[in-house]
Amino acid sequence: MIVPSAPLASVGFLVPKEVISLATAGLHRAGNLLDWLPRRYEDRRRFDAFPAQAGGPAVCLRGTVVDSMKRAFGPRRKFYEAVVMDGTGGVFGSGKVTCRWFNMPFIHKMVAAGQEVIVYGKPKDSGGKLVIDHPEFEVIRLDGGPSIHLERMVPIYRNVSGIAQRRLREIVHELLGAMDPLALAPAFDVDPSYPRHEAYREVHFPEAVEQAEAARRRFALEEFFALQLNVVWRRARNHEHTGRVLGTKTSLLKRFYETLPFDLTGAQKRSIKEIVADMREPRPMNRLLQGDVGSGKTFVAMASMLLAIDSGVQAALMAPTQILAEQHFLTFRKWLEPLGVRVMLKTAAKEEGTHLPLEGTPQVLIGTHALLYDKVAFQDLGLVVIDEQHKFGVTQRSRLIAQGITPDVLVMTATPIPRTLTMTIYGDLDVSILDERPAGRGKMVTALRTTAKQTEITKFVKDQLDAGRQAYLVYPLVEESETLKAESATEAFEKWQKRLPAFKVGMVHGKLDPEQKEDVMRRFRDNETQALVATTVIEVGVDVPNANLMIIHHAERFGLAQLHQLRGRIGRGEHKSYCILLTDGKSAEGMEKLAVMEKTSDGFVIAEEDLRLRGPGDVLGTMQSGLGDIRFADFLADTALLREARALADQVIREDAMLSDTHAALRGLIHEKPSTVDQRG
Ligand SMILES: Nc1ncnc2c1ncn2[C@@H]1O[C@H](COP(=O)(O)OP(=O)(O)OP(=O)(O)O)[C@@H](O)[C@H]1O
Repeated sequence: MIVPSAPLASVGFLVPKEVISLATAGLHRAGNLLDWLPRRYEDRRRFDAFPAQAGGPAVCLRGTVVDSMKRAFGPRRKFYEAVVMDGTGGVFGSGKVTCRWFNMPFIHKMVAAGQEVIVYGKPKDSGGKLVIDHPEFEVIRLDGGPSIHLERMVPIYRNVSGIAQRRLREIVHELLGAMDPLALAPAFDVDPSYPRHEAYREVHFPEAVEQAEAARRRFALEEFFALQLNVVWRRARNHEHTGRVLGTKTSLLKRFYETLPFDLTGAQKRSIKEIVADMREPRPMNRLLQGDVGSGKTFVAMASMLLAIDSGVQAALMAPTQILAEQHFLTFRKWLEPLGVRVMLKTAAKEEGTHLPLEGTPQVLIGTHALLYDKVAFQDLGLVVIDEQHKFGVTQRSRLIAQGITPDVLVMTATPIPRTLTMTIYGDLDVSILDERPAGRGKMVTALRTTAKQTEITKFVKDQLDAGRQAYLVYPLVEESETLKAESATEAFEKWQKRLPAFKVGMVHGKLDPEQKEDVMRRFRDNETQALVATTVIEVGVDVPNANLMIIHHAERFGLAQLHQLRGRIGRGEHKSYCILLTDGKSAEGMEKLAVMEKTSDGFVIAEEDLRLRGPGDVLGTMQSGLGDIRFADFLADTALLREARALADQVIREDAMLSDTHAALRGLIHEKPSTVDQRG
């Protein structure tokens, strides 16, 4: 009996050449091969009718090779051709299709007249003939007895160079039969009613599509369980720390409310309530404040900080970039200094190896995440607000804890991420959601333009500026080169200066140093400049409510999440706003993405579309390496499974918090080092 850890080299029915081919495809052990899912299934109980015309989806045909020959287009392009006839005599459709293989000199050894075959591919038209180029192709061998290759659902795997599909299928089939069912049983079974060895058999050789899907779901549940166990484990560890009781005094908060020119939204009030309740608990708060762009997170953060300060401790705000730290600093100073709160900005003079001295003891200290490395700055840190934007910095939280500091932690994120991902990445946090837009915001229109003329665009910008508004003119980064990036913005800047002679145009990009950036932003905020040529440095956190127009050039080059963040810079004031997405319309993929932007402004919808368009592998990026491999689960569709996994994980940790007793076998699933994930497109 074979166990999953057995090297394939030790598997008797494999010849050495096959072992090498499998190893080249990354398959080294029996378990690897079992986990290697079919790419698709072919239902060989019923084949498609031979198509009557080209176009349409891929078809799966069964027929006989009636003729085959080497041919050529001119002297160079050699190809091999096989005519396949419908076994039923051409009752349906054309009854005949020609398969072609280009530049595959060895193919004639594999395909010959008289063979009965199965071909799979998209039929197209070539000079009036129906052809399938490079079809998937399998020769039927009728060797008597029930076959795993015919009259059933058949798995089709990704190609392994050196091993034919048919042989691959035989290998997996034989392996399944030789596996030790006991060795396949997991330490903790997420679904004892469905033995794992059966699930393996059914995922490879299902009797029906539904069976394959049921098996996939079982494995997906296992994957989610492993993820959620980590999440619940971290949460339990957080709860072991003792923090302090804060937030019992509320006089500063009351005065803050009185100075605000607007009422907080219901969602803001609710979040603050949840935060207060957490802060009053002796264990450290670990809360996520999730809100779409412009939902008013900053004010919730300020309220929380005031509660901390009123209890006599310090509060810190960590931003992902210097420019954001500066922006926060200005906002916090504006609102908190009138209340007598000392707000300070810790500038990153790290490169020079010095830290700028801070005068006096700050009550609110604002800086980049580098603040973490600086114990001196804090005398009595009670609350940390982490502004993560795109960065999912699980590491930041654990680093604080590792330093022996266990303040209350509030993580703010504006990144719309699908709920399933929130449950995974932030699953160890309690969540407050700002799902309400502040009142008094103007309407927002997003328009996709593929053929806009510059004169029209310029006129539109002029009209808005004439009406007293301001505009962002956004250009994409050229990722490879900071210098190029600056140049393309510079070029655009010069052009816009000429186009808008009556107005002042500013420019901001990543090459400017922090003071220059701040100066440019300040002038735009104060309406000293009316148009701002910008790269994505403005994508997060910038708040200029009078700016109501954004023109995004080469919009197809931005990721969806990024576009959403960019657009979030407008629509923050009372005026109607316009986001114009300019693109040449050449990329279908790009157009699909931009159409999403045109259709919705809901960050969650956009996040899910992003996941759908880019695929979880891309969106999740490095999370996969940090939190385990996701192969079976679908982050978009399997929400219910994820919840089930969470409930199971909760139960396990409830029964055995340290995984040292009844569930000790699960200890191996815990990753001690959480990863940082970056979702930038
Ligand atoms: N309750 C409210 N009523 C009216 N305006 C509000 C309210 N809360 C916040 N604002 C205003 O809305 C704008 C956005 O608020 P804030 O900067 O806190 O949002 P945010 O969620 O941090 O946004 P982003 O992630 O886009 O930076 C600011 O101009 C702020 O003054």
